[in-house]
Amino acid sequence: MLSVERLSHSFRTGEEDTPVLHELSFRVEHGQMVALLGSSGSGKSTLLNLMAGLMKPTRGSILIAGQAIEKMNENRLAEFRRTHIGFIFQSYELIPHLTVRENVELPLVFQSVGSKERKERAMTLLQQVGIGDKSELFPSQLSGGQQQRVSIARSLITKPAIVFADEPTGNLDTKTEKEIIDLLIDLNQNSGITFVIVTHEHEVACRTQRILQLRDGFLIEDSGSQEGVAG
Ligand SMILES: Nc1ncnc2c1ncn2[C@@H]1O[C@H](COP(=O)(O)OP(=O)(O)OP(=O)(O)O)[C@@H](O)[C@H]1O
Repeated sequence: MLSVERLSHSFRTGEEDTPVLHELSFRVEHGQMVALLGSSGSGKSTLLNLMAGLMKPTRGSILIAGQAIEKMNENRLAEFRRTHIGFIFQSYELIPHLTVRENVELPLVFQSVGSKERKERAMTLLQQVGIGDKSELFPSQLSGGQQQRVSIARSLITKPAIVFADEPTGNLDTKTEKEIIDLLIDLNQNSGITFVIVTHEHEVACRTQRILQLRDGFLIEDSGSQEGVAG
């Protein structure tokens, strides 16, 4: 499903190259739910941006559904992202002047799916994430947890191969955090959605099947690996 192979990345600052990720290798299988855990500055966002095809790595390869994304040109990559990758953001990133249902439908508009099918698929997902009765409200009329449910429904509407969640509970209180993680676990276990969840919170990471831990750009622990992590 996702294969990261000897991935390294450096940022150019002035005359110098600053390495931030060092030869990372791991695989995420279809249907897994993985936490990418690390403290601030460990390289989580950089790794997520690379896996999502938002940046090109300095070295190494990222395969999603068998396709090396670092080799794709911009147009192909944009199309691949739209059809194969779902995103959930810490700050939800909903469009304020669209209703909840229209927000969820939006990725399908870009795929030229007809309005009847868009509506049906959005309503099915909104019911699945527990806010079917909120479909005609605007995001500002919802709580943070409810807005994150909208964003989760939107991430799933294109039936992506993998969903990346960037600190999905970072803006939520503890009770709502638990409810959102419960929902992601439910979607993983009952709908087979593959999730990679970036978090700096141990409590969130501990609820997933597998933890990949980053420190200073090195993968220092892989709780799902039989062989452990070298170095
Ligand atoms: N565009 C950039 N140019 C130069 N250095 C960068 C750039 N982006 C990130 N870095 C550096 O790369 C390292 C990893 O940053 P990154 O944002 O990936 O960490 P993180 O684990 O996501 O942190 P946080 O949890 O605070 O978001 C840091 O030392 C950071 O200063």
